[in-house]
Amino acid sequence: MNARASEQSAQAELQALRREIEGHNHRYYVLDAPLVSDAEYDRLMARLLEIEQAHPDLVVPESPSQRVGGAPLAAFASVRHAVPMLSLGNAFDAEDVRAFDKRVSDTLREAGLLGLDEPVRYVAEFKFDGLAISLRYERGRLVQAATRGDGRSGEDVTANIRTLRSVPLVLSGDSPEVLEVRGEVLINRADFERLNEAQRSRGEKVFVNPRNAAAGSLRQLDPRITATRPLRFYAYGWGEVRGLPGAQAGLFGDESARAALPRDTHAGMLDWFESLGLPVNAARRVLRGADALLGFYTEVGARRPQLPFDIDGVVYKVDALRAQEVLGYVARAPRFAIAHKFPAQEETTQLFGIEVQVGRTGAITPVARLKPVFVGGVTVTNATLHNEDEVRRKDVRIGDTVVVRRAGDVIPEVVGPVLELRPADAVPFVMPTLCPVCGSAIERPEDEAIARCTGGLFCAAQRKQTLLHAAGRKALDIEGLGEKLVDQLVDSGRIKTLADLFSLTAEELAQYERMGTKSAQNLVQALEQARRPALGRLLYALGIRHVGETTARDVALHFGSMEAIMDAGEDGLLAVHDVGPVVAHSILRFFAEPHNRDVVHALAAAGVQPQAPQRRVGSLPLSGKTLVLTGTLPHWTRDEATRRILAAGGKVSGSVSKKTAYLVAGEEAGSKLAKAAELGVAVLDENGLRALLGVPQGGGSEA
Ligand SMILES: NC(=O)c1ccc[n+]([C@@H]2O[C@H](COP(=O)([O-])OP(=O)(O)OC[C@H]3O[C@@H](n4cnc5c(N)ncnc54)[C@H](O)[C@@H]3O)[C@@H](O)[C@H]2O)c1
Ligand SMILES: [Zn+2]
Repeated sequence: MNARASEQSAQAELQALRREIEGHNHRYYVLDAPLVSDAEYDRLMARLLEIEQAHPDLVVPESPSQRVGGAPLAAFASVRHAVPMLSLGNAFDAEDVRAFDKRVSDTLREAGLLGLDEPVRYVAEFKFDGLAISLRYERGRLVQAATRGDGRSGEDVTANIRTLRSVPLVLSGDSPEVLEVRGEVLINRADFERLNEAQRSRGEKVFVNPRNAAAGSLRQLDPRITATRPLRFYAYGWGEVRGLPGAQAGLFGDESARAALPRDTHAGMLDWFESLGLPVNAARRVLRGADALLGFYTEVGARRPQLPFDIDGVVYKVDALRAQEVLGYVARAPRFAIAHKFPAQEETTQLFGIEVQVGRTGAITPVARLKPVFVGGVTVTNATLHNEDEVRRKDVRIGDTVVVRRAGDVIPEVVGPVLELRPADAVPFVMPTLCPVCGSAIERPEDEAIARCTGGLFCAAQRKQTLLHAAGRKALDIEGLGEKLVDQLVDSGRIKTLADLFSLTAEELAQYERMGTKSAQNLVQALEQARRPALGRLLYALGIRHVGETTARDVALHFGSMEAIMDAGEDGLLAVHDVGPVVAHSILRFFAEPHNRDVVHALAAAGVQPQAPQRRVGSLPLSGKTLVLTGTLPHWTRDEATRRILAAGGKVSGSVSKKTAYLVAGEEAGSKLAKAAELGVAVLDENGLRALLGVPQGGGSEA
């Protein structure tokens, strides 16, 4: 392609992209009703920037790359910002962050503000996923609140902001004549769920995510509605500041905006805000150099799923205000700050179908079949919808475009449909009346959320799940007995109960699909080992409802033999530590069924001999794992943490390497965090360590 043709096709693509992005901007900023995920939007924007970088002459001031947000809604009075409200540049990986740090260092060295080997000092903060707001205080009183709008003018939402309890109407202490505080309005995830629940029950619009709910709640024409919404506010910056009380006032004349400020660092300004009674999030930290920033990113990333609100990244800001001034601005963002984004937790995709799965106890679970989508670091193809009510509540229909969320290690979830994209022929889910596996009736007791197949062990699906449960690690731990083999063994009629497993021979097993002689032999060996299970494990393996592994162990410890458990009456069972009426009745009901007693007898006949419990069985939670400690933990001393790790079978080492299982990081953690980030070593805080050790969480609140 010649230069002219290439320019023309770039122009065409640019125009299409700009139109598309503008459409999304309008839906997101003005209507609070986005059609695509943020990740999808970011991809469009990245493509736009790529083309504009290759063809700088095609960049126009109207391009979304040069502008902030969307036009303010005409229904609100318009407010012109004394100092524009900008956006932030983005970093998506460590390389972007290092490049940012290099740009900053180079500029500051050139300006003589940074020594040769001196690292730049930054403040790292959360990047709150809410909406930006500017609060104008005059002589300490809140006089105006405005949204960001297009950055120059925003919407007057003063009456709405006044309903937020976290926004002080009057500042404490000596406040300047004018102080414009900038920060984020957001909504906690739990509050968001409750809000949506209430909206749904009233048949009103539900929000796709907390950011949206926060924006929609704040930008209400009737402030009484805003007052009912649990909005929160955190300050992280400022606009105009004028007329300081006391001696500083006028000290610097009008020489620069910075000189009028009471502090000369960003961190100092935030501390000052706090002293005025403004909410500033405690997670901010002063750090030096790119490594420390990356360590912060990893650490916050690990905490992200546990935070009460959504953050979509962290923000790094040059701390010294003099340095900020020297670095200055580009069209839509400062050069002295950057947002380091986390991988997207939400994506949109197509819902192909809703199938039902039959569980071990017959529970029927609707499962969403999705067009494969990469979210939260994995490709998701299906997601549980839990039960019939959940499908109704979320109002997802086959054919819908849905929002899929995966936060941390939590299983992927279908958040809800994008209603605007619902096709006319979308099909609502109908719970089948017959089990798709065995044809038995599906019943749902009046007062229960779960529908069940009534087929019991007649139902192949339930039989398979029972076997897989029994083979599991916490039960008989029969390695090599996987889903595929269980399917064949049950479908061929060879295995009807758990006891039948123990008559399998290697020659016979080798006949099954995908079973070599070697794996057949291994499986028979695993079965051989499973003939001497701890009593608690065997009890757990039977799959009695409400009897988890801990309960099974307690019951085994109490009675000492299977016969004693089978013959125990209600009072006997209730005497067991931690066993209540629900568990007791479930055990009684199980052994009242002759076919269940038959299985236990058949197991004995097949040579399965449970071992009476001695005290404390099972391996230690950290055996074979090496941990590294760094920084100061909130409650435990280094010695205390070390002692507990050793007691749990773990090792403690002084340096992070590929062999490190976890880095436990506290306050003021340093270079080890960066090292962990580089090597992909998981980072925990004290509560994370406590969770591993099975110790209750320490006091003190997050964020
Ligand atoms: N899904 C969609 O259709 C759609 C449309 C438009 C925008 N978006 C989303 O919005 C982003 C772009 O929006 P943007 O221009 O507001 O940029 P941005 O949200 O990436 O960054 C700037 C904003 O970050 C916020 N912020 C949070 N914590 C902060 C802190 N500690 N310090 C400073 N600022 C902080 C402020 O509100 C600021 O305005 C996109 O990357 C995308 O995620 C989505
Ligand atoms: Zn069935």
